[in-house]
Amino acid sequence: MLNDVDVQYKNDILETIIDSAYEWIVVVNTEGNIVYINKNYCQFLEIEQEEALGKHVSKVIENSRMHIVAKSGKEEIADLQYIKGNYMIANRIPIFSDGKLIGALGTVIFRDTKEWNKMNSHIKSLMPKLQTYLQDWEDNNGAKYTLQDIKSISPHILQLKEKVKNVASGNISVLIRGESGTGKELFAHSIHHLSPRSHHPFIKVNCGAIPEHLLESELFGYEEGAFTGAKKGGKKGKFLLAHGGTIFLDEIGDMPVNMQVKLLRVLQEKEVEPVGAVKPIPVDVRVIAATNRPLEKMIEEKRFREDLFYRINVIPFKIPPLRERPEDIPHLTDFFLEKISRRAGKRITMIDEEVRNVFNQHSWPGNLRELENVIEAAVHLTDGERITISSLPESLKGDPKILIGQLSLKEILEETEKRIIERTLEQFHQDKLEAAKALGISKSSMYDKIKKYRLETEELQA
Ligand SMILES: Nc1ncnc2c1ncn2[C@@H]1O[C@H](COP(=O)(O)OP(=O)(O)OP(=O)(O)O)[C@@H](O)[C@H]1O
Repeated sequence: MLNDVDVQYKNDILETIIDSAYEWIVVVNTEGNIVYINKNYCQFLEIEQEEALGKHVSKVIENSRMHIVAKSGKEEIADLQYIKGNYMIANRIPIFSDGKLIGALGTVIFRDTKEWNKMNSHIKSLMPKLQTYLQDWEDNNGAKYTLQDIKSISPHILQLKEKVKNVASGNISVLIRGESGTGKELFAHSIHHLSPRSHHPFIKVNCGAIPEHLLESELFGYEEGAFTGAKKGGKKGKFLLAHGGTIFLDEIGDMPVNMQVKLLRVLQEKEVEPVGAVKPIPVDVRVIAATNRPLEKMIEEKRFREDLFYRINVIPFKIPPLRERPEDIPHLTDFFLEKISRRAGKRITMIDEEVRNVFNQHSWPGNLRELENVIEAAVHLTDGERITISSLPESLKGDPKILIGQLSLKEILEETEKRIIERTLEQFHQDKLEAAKALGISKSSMYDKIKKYRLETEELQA
């Protein structure tokens, strides 16, 4: 039996070892509160050890998942974590006592920035590779989005989310329609995720992106020797890969008519015939299809099979474009800003009212994907904590339509004139004479306008 002095002695030794350990170490309880964090980690985080203790780990460590591991009991080894503008590698291990989960131990395998930088550049060069593998894995092995990932306050979208809950459990085909970038893929993932098939694969096929002559073998596979260039051992098609799970046929409106006939046969017979095979193979797959094409019109023009349409359109989902749910624009702007700036390791928390007005007026032909991309670009162009109009892409800034309703005609004309003068000067590297010539105005008129719109740059003033 150890006496109190021995215990204290042992604790002191352990604490010294851990405090000066190579790794950064943190321990949380099941609530996610920090019960231990070593000095090296605190130094890196620029926080006093005493201050960190007892705090929820998410308040102290950026992007931490320690509280999740302390709840789930599932270890996460060598996970990439983004802290203070860099990736690092973290291990998170659940701690059990008497078989009961009592918390989690997290370690980060870097100690000083020099070493970290060396490793970081190595990792950065590996990242694109890793991302490709991850993408492939996710594409082939499961739904990466759930209903929680579909952010919206639009009653229409909220209704669709309810509909997902109602239809997910069945085996019936779903047809999701909506413009590009409205979230069709997100809905497809969510349906699979909530279905009893969620432990089986979710396989996506972009019917529009695969050349016509390859589509059949891509979907149904082929036997060895089926054609010249066929791989040894043949190839499993996407339908067989999705066996037990869900196949997501994206851009189904782009599928050639002869393939539509073959697809219909598979859906009816529930068996596939790989190219060159002598007999069909039974397959159990749920189909979710998506398109932004006008299928009814295509049926009239004989470009889409009516029988296939009825086979896949058992449960229709129509996702409205962003311009028809304006209430979602500010909501999603905040969501994307938070997500993207966290990922970029920046703390951008504010958006100018002027920017919000531009967003509200824009028609968002690319829907949520366009909004996400605009915010991504703005986050990367912003140095401070606030997104201003100058961080927006030209295509958004330059549209005078966005000013309608906010300014009078005179003001809109002046604003447009100002922007044109500004851009012409930029184009001619601030050469007033050339800019005036290009716009067909006199040099003195150009001077007046530069003065009126306060466009003098240091170069111009010189
Ligand atoms: N409601 C939403 N909440 C959060 N992000 C969303 C939402 N809808 C779409 N997104 C994001 O917008 C982007 C486009 O979504 P998605 O790929 O699902 O659209 P899509 O309709 O399938 O587009 P396409 O027809 O071009 O394939 C994705 O990055 C997705 O994460």
